[in-house]
Parts: sequence; C-alpha cells; structure tokens
Amino acid sequence: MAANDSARLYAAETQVAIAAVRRACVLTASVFNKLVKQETLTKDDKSPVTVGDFSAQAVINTILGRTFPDDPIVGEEDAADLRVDSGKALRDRIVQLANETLTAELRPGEKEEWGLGPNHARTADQLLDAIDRGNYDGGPTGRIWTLDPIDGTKGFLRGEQYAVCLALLVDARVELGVIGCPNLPVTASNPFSTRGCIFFAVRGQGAYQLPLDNAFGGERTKLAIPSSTPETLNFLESVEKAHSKLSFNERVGEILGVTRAPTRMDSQAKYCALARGDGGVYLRMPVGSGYKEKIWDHAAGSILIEEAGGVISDGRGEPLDFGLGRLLGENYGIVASGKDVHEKVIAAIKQAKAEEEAQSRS
Ligand SMILES: Nc1ncnc2c1ncn2[C@@H]1O[C@H](COP(=O)(O)O)[C@@H](OP(=O)(O)O)[C@H]1O
Ligand SMILES: [Mg+2]
Ligand SMILES: [Mg+2]
Ligand SMILES: [Mg+2]
Repeated sequence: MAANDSARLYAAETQVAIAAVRRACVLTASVFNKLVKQETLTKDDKSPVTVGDFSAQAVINTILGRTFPDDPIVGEEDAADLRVDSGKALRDRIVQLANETLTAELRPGEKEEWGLGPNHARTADQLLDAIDRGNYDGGPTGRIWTLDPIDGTKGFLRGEQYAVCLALLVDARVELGVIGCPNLPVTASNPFSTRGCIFFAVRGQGAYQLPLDNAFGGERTKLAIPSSTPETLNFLESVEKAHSKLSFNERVGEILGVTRAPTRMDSQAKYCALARGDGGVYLRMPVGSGYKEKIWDHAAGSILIEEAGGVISDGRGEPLDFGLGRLLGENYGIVASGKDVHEKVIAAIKQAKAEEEAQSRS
C-alpha cells in the first residue's frame, strides 16, 4: 500500500490482514505439495480438515493476537483434536509449519513488532492457544474478526480452488475483507496466467486485486462488476452438490434466459471471480438439509462484492446478518451479482420456488 494510505480508516488493519493472509497462502500452497493422507481429519459434521487449515489458523490468529490483542476472533477451526494424545503427530506437524511461516524473513510491508521474522518461533502451547482464540461466539456489537483459514477444503484437497478468508466486523457490519486465492489465475481471461491473487475491500474505499507474490509492491487493480445481459450472464456455483441445489440454479437460469454454462468453483474464490467480472451471479440455494451458513464463509466475500459495486443478499433479497453469532441464521440461500441483475435474480428465484411448491402439491 502507498504511504499516503496510512491516514485512511482501517489502514493498519488492512496491512496486517493482507500480510497475515499472504503468509497463510504461502503455507497452504506448500502444504498441498507435501500433504499425506494421515494429515487430514474428518470433523463431527463429516467435513475434512487438514494440517493446512489448522496451521493457517494458527499463523493468522498469532499475528492478530499480537497486533490487535483486544479483538476477538470467530475462526472455523479449534484445537481440541490436537490437544489429545492421538493428535500428537498432527500437532507436531502444525507447530513446525506454523513456525516456518511465522519465522520467515520479513517482506516489504511487514513489521517485526507484529511478531514476525527469524526470532519469533512459538511453543506448541502458544500455537494451540492461538488456534483457540478463534472460539469466540460472535454477536451484534464491537470489533470481531472472522477467519476461514482454508475455505473450500475439498477444493484444496483436489488441487483446485480454495481461499484463505479474513474479515473484520464492527457492530455486525463487515468493514474489511481479505481473500487469498493461491490457485486463481491472475488474469481472469487467461487460465494459463500466473496463479495466486489477493483480493481486499474496505468499506467505502473500493475493492482491489493484488498479486500474491508481491502484495505490497505489485500492481493494484481496482475491481468493478460490469453490467450484463442474459447473453453475457453466467452463474458461479459450488462444485460440491451437497453445498447448494444446482438443479434449482438451472431453473433460475432458464427463467432469466441465461445461455452460458455455469462456472463451478470451490470456495469464496467465486466472490473474487464475480468481483472482477468473471461471471455474473453467485447463487447458493440450500439443499434442504437444515444446514446453516457460517459467517466466515461469506463475510470477506460480501464486502468484496459490495465494494465492487454489486449487491449481496439472501435468496429473498434480505440483507445477510453477521451479528447473530457464528452462524448466519435461517438459511434462505445467498445471491450476489451486479446491481443491474440482482432484483431479476430474486424474482426468478421466487418464481422457481413457486413452481417447486406447486409441483410438490400436485
Ligand atoms: N450442506 C451445506 N450447505 C452449504 N454449505 C456447506 C454445507 N456443508 C458445508 N458447507 C460449507 O461450504 C463451504 C465451501 O463452499 P463452496 O461449496 O462454495 O466451496 C465449506 O467451507 P470449508 O471448506 O471452509 O469447510 C463449508 O463451510
Ligand atoms: Mg471446513
Ligand atoms: Mg469455508
Ligand atoms: Mg474452512
């Protein structure tokens, strides 16, 4: 960031968050190349978590704990499985990876007082406690960070898209969002371009893309969602069929006259793609399993969309509420798009829902 940015609101938070996300991205990218089967656990909800998720949360929470010690964190992972005897091998690996990452040489834009650099290795207990700083319950007031250390763990394990996502809430409003996408091509139109981007947005200050390998010195691209027509529009949707109802998306697409095939991509990289004009509508409708969305799965992405000039809401057009705790509340789905199409998508969802209800009555 340029020197004259320091007077801006949340300048320090932005700089720390970008640095923390960048370090976590370097860690996860290197873990992927070395990941072995025993380094993945299955959580109670049957979803996977890897050494990459735990170590990335340890690194980011350690940096936040040092720079903003009074701020609570709502993070996806917790260290309970690492504190028991059976977690020793995993714990040792996480301590090694987190320390390698925290003690790497300072890069431009980073400061030693953040507890980074060769003299700043942590003990296992400090790193487990850092992971557990993420156990905060969330709520409607005050400053709260929310972290998804690897969003799209299934994509990460497949070698596809995933994202390191960090956001700052103030009185339940997202003020800052940073998303690191180690596998996303820098140039949207060229899938063979260099991979690795960081996206960030600050309330009222716009949304930007940075190169992951030169986050503080490289080119900073301002993002704006372009206007679209049914011919140029396409949907961005989950790869995992259990995460959103793809047949419903198809019907909504038909109602809107969308002709282009959907882009399926894991993680909040979808929000990043939308923010830079690579796809027209993020659509995630519930599969009906009673699942409730988590705040860390959407907080950073939501501000990126809004600051790129778009709109994000639930499937009824109501705003997302990040102040209810760790969850977003009742799941009515999520819709993000440019301003020009958002209302049309909501109307198409209403129609598709009505058709579905009529069909189930007959
Ligand atoms: N039944 C379900 N419905 C919607 N989202 C779900 C889900 N089960 C898991 N998820 C969430 O979907 C996220 C991935 O989203 P996407 O499908 O867009 O890649 C997961 O994040 P993690 O990978 O961080 O656990 C997880 O939180
Ligand atoms: Mg998970
Ligand atoms: Mg997630
Ligand atoms: Mg995750």
